[in-house]
Amino acid sequence: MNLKYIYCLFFMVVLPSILPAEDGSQLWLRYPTNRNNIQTEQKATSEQSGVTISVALKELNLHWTGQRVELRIDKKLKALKDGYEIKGNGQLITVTSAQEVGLLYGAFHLLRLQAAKANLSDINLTEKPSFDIRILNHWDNLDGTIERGYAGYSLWKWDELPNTVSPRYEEYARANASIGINATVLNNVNASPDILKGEYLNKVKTLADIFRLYGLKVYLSVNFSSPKILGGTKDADPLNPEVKQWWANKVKEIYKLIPDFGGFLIKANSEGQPGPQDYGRTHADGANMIADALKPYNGIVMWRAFVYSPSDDDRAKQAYLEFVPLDGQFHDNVIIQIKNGPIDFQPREPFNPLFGALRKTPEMIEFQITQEYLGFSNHLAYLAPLFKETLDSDTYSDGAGSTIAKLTDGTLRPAKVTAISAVANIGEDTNWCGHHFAQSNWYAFGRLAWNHQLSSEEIADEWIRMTFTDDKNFVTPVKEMMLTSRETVVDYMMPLGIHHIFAEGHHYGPQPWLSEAGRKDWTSVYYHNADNTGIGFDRTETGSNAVSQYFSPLNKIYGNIETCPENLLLWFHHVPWNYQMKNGKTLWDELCYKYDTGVKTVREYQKIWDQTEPYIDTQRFREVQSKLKIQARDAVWWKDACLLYFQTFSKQPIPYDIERPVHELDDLKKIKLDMKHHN
Ligand SMILES: CO[C@H]1[C@H](O)[C@@H](O)[C@H](O)O[C@@H]1C(=O)O
Repeated sequence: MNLKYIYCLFFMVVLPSILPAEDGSQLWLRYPTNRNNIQTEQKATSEQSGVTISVALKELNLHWTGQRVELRIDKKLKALKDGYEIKGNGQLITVTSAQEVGLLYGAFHLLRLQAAKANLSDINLTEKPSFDIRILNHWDNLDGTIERGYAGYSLWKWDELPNTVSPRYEEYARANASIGINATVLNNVNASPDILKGEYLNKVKTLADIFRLYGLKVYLSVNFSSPKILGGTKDADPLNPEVKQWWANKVKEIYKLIPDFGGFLIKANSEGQPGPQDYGRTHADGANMIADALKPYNGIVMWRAFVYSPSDDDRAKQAYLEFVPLDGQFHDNVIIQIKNGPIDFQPREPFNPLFGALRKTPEMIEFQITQEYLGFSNHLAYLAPLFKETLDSDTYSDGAGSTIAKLTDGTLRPAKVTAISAVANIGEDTNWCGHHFAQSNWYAFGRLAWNHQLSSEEIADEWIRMTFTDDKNFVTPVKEMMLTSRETVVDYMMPLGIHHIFAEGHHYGPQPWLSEAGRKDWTSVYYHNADNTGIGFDRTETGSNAVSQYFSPLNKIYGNIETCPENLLLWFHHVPWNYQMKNGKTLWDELCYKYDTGVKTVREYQKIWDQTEPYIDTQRFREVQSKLKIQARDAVWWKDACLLYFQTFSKQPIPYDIERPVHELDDLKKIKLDMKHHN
C-alpha cells in the first residue's frame, strides 16, 4: 500500500469518524465530555434528591471540568423562585436554589461560563427569572405537519407514542432547560379537538413524564368546540351547564394523568376558529368558563388577542377594540396573550397598543421564532434585536418608563403569574431549526425570557462561542453579521414601515401587486396603499386613527409625519413620493436606497461567511454558505419586485448609482417566489 493511499484513507475514512458530528444536532450544547466520568465529587444536599437534581448532577459529572461543585436546596431563597445563587471560594462552588429545577438552571449556567472561559475563582452571582412561565408554542398538527414550520415535520410522533419514545424528546427538554424554558404548548393554536381524546392524552402524558425531569411543563391548545365535537353536547356555549361540566370532567381526566399539567392556550373567534362569540358571548365568558375548570388544579388559560374579523375598520385596531371593553372581567387565572405587533409578526411593527391598555387583566407577549415573515429557514435573521425592540418599547401607560417588559414581568402590574411566549421554529430536521443560525433565535428567546435585561450582543456572543468557536476571528465578524441581520431583512423586504406585502398564503416572497385574495385585508395593496400621490397606510386622525390607541405622547409622535420615527413612517402615514426625508432624499429615492442597502448587505454577509471557512467544520460552513446564496438571490428578487412595482406609481427613475433591476416585473408577477422555487 503506498503512503498516499494511507493518507487518503486517514483523511477520508478515519478522521471523519473520530471527529464529532457537526450537523447541528447538538445545538449550543457542545460541552466538553469528561472521560470516564471522573467528576464524581459533585454532590447534592437536600432532604430528598429529586429527579431534576439527578439530571443536574449528571450534566456536571459529564461536562464540568472545573473545581468541586455542591448543589443545595435552601427554601430561604424562595423569593428567587426557580432562580439560584452561585458562590465560589476557589476550592468549592455552591449552587443554591429553593427549587430543584433552579439547581439544574444553575448547573447549565456554570457550563455556559465554562464555555466562555470565565474566571470562576470568586464567583458570586444571583439569578432571578424575569418571567415565571417561559413558554414555547408549537404550531404542530396531529398529522405531523407544522403550520409555518420550516424545519421538517413535527418532533412529536403521535402515531408512535406512547409506545415508542424518540430520544429527541429528552434532547429537546434538555436544550430548553439549558436556557431556562420551562413550559411548552405541544400543538397548533388552530387546534384539532382530537388532542383531548383519551388516546392522545396518554401520548401527551408520556411526553410530560420525560419533560418533567428537565422542569418542562406541558400545556395544550384546545378547540373551543371540543365539548360539542367530542362530548356530543348541544353546543359549546360557555353558559351552558352541560358544557361547563364537560370541561370540568376533561380537566380532571388530564390532571389524573399529568398532575403538573400547565393549562390551555386558546385561539377563539379568529381566522375561522370557533369561540364564545358564536353564541353571543364574550371572550371573557369563554376564557372564564375554561379557566374555572382549571382553577382547582392551579392551571391557567392563555387566551389569545390575535383576532380580526372581516371589517371595514383597520385590522391593526381590532384586538384593542375587542379586548379593552372586557378589562376587569377576566378571572385571575387567565392571561391575555398578545402578539408583539398589531398586525402579524412582520419584520418590523410598532408594538401592539393593547400592551398597557388592559389595567386589570394580566398580559403576556407572543413572539414568533419561526420566520414566517422573515425568509423562513432560508434567511439569516437574528431576532434578539426584534424581541428587545418590543420589550423595551415604552408604552407610557403608567407614565414614562412603562415598558412592555415592565408591564408583563410583574413590575408595574403585579400578577399572580407572569409569562412570555414564542412560536417555536423546531422540527425534526437534524439541525432542529432548518438553518444553523435559526437555532440562535430559540436560544435568544429562552435567554431573554429568563433575563430581559440581557443585550442582543451578549446573547449572540454566548451563542456563537458555544455553537461554533471562540476564536475571535470568527466571533467578531459573525456577531456583527447577526446583530445587523434583522435590519437587513427589513431593508430588502419592507423598509420605512411598509408591511405585509408578502405573497398571499405562503408569506415567503413579495407580492406588492393586487392578488385575488378572499378578503381585502389579505391583499398587500390594503397595507401599502401605493397610488400616484404616494405610499403608506394613513393611521392618523385623517385616516383610520389607529394612532389614538397609543398613550400620550406616542399618539402625537406617531400621528405627526414630522415626528413619526422614519422606520415606521409608512405604517402610520400615506406619504407623497417627493416627501423630503431627514437625510434630504425624497421618499422615493430613500426607498430605493433602502432596498439596495439590504441587497448589498447580504452580499457582504456572503463575504464575511466565506472568510470563516478555516475556523469551523466543513458541513456547517457549506450549509450556511448555500443558505446565504439563496438569501442573496431572494433579496434581489424582493428589491426588483418592490421597486419595479412601486415605480409604476412614483413614475420616477431608480437612482442611477443603484444596481439596475435584473428581473422584468411581468416575469416576477408570473412566478410567485416560494420555497419550491429553490428546489
Ligand atoms: C396559527 O395560525 C396563524 C397563521 O398561520 C399565520 O399566518 C398568522 O400569522 O397567524 C395565525 C395565528 O397566529 O393564529
